[in-house]
Amino acid sequence: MSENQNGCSPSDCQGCAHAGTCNSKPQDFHKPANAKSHIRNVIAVVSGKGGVGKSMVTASLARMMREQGFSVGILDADITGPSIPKMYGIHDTAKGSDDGIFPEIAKDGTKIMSVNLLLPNESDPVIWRAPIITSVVTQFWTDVIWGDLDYLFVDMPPGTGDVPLTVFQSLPVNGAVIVTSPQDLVRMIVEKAYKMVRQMNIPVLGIVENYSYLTCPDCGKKISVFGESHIDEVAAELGIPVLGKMPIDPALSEMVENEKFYEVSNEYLADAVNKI
Ligand SMILES: Nc1ncnc2c1ncn2[C@@H]1O[C@H](COP(=O)(O)OP(=O)(O)OP(=O)(O)O)[C@@H](O)[C@H]1O
Repeated sequence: MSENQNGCSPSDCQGCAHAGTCNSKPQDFHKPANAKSHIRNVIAVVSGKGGVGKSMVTASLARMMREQGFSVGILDADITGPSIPKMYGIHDTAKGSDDGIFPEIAKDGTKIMSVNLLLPNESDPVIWRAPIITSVVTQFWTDVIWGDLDYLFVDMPPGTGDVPLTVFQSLPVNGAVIVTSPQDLVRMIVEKAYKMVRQMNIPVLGIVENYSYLTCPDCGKKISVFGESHIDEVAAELGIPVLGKMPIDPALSEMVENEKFYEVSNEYLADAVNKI
């Protein structure tokens, strides 16, 4: 079942003679950005299930855009599992003014907002009901002073729940990137994410496959740790491009562990920057 802005499924209106005049037609739920934010592109990074490396891909795309000279921000919408600030070595608490809340600025100039910047202690768990969580994510758009940005990447929580729905309804999302990993269920999981994005009338920019393979450090052979990839077939069936295939790369996880993601240049996603 899909939910439209008015609670109907989009197909309910199709073919109805009264669709144009009916007062149940979809409403515009978009919220205005903070008056001091000027954001040209909002890109959502989604996955059908957890643990596929969505934050890694979000931050990698942000880094690639930074390297191209664009001004970039990351809105960490993964409220119960925030990981972006730590990747960039950010442990400060966000500051505010009468105009709103300032994002923290990483060493490479990337602007970051995450619930971890608002908690008294970053290891405190977020044990909030869904309406609170979604209103915090909305405030990351309405109350954060992002300034002038070419790209704002939104790191979504996994799945197709409340937060992705809120982001797609409330923010002017230009397109979504789907992240997945090679596994038997990939077709079904990617399709769920794809259908959600499409039902919200957002373009799907492409798919990134993470954990595609591991290169043996001794012989250089590529090992398909999670099974053979089917991502090219799935992408062709859905008519969307594959933006990149990322191996399990200890050098990448080391940069995360060392909180130095601001130095990463993720060449596995080099082509992606031209397609988003
Ligand atoms: N290609 C990769 N090579 C090496 N390590 C990786 C790779 N992708 C992700 N990781 C590591 O795997 C862990 C999980 O990645 P990440 O936090 O990006 O997952 P996620 O999909 O955002 O998680 P969740 O769905 O639970 O929010 C992190 O420690 C990250 O550094």
